[in-house]
Amino acid sequence: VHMTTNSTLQMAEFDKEAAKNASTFAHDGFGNATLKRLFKKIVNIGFAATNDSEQLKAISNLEADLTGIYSKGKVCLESKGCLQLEPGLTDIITNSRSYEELLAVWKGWRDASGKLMRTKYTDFVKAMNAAIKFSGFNDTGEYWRSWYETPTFEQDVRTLFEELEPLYVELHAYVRKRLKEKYGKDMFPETGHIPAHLFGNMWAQQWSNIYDLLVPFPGASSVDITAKMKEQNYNVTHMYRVAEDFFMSIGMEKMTDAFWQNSMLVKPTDRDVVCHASAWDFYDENDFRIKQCTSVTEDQLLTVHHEMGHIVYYQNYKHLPRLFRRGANPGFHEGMADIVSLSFQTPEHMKVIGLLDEVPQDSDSDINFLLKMALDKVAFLPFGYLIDQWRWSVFRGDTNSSNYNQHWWDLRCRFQGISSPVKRTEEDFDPGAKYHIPGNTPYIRYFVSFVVQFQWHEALCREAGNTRPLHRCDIYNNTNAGNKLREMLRMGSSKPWQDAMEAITGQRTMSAKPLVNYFDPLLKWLKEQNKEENTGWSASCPSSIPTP
Ligand SMILES: O=C(CCC(O)(O)[C@H](Cc1ccccc1)NC(=O)c1ccccc1)N[C@@H](Cc1c[nH]c2ccccc12)C(=O)O
Ligand SMILES: [Zn+2]
Repeated sequence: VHMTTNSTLQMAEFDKEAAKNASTFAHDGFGNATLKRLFKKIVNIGFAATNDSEQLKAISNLEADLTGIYSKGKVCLESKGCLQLEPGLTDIITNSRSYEELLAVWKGWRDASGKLMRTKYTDFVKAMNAAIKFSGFNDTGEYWRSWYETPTFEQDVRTLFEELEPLYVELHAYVRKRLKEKYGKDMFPETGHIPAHLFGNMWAQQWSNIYDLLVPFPGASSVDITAKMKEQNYNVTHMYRVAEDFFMSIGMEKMTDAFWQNSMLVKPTDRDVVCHASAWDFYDENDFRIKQCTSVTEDQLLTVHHEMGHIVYYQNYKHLPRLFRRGANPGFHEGMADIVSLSFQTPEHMKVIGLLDEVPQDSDSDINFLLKMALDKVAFLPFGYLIDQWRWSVFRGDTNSSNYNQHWWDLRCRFQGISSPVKRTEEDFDPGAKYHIPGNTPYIRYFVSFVVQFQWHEALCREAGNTRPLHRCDIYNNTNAGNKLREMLRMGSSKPWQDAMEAITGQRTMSAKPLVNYFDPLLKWLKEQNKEENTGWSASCPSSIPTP
């Protein structure tokens, strides 16, 4: 979406023209709900409503500048030369078990990315907030939340988070205990927080890369997909074929020829690109593309399924008027991106595709598997929740340049129970070290996705006649499940998301229950493990930082 400025202005002119024409109709009084909805989308043009093109130029140029800083960022280490985020820094964060090396990469990346963005980000927020007023919103956050068509949306997600927090607290306590064994407990603050650079992920958002430090039953079976992929000489194209095969097995169409011709599936060597993965719809019912600096790892195989899930959504609503070719809400698009990975990662499925020799049936292996899933799906929840808590408060003006980083770490300490391994000041701008902030991509969609994907998994597994526990259900090859999913996908954004949710699950609300039920066997085990632990952490960040 990093169009040149004048194409941004041209698009805005077109949107304004179309909105003006549509406003000559009394569309609020239309009888036909679909036509009424279509007109509402024609007149609801967001930032383009502004009469000051300087604001639009600023928004477009600042976003390009900010993502430019992010894609060019590099850290030079005496041992390994100068590395960019993907693949170099990510490989170290994933595989290093040296406290100091992890710290150098963690701090280095923040110095090379977020720290350089603070002033531009302040101007960016100002320009967006000024422009969005012309569409009748108080601030950009209110506009972004309007896509969920739910007046109580902010409260709903807080309630969901509170329902899920007890499960996260138990996982956090177990991981903290095991990491203290690995790195020594004097590297951990008294307050109960875990240093943010030890999770195998640059943002501590998903923890499955340190599964090897956390295995509940080392003797029982557990799956190391990356090793198996390398053993079987997986290459990038094969990863995409494996994902395509899954979607086709539940009755979805294959990827188009245009997809294979036009996608960027590996990092180019001749220029800097935004490597953060994305999926694109060119709205011609044929040209769909993934842009991903793909490498051969388990994480990346999941991201391949994620991006292709977006493409499958595009393919299933390509018959609709273009303004309805969106997710029922942004969380639905992300949920569709992730839904097959709940089946794909099961030991059952790993055996089907030859990445696991035997399907274990013992309860120890079950706990091993559930912990690995929790390290991605449960660990993520506070992170998915807090990003837009920070951003909404910035758009509202409750947080500004004088306390950006203070509020960021307040949220990280309070919700994730993690703390910075080095002193942070307002010279730093740690939110900018996460793609979605310079990329201006809203984030609450991923929190919504991680809730609804379990509601859908439960419903699709029931549709598929699954009799196994939910966490062992694999909808591969099941076209009944695929047809149920397609019913929802084909609606695009032509109906409110509550109708789409009802099409799959029969319910009209988000619910944390399927996620909690999925992890119930693990929760019992974690509580047992944590009997001697003081679970939880202090709401505010530690005042002193243990130094190596
Ligand atoms: O950001 C992404 C994947 C990128 C995306 O597919 O969500 C991409 C983000 C983006 C949006 C706009 C411009 C550029 C990038 N979203 C899309 O491609 C997309 C497609 C259709 C509709 C809306 C967005 N994942 C999140 C978290 C996440 C959710 N599920 C995961 C599974 C595995 C690993 C990470 C995640 C992250 O990395 O923090
Ligand atoms: Zn996505």
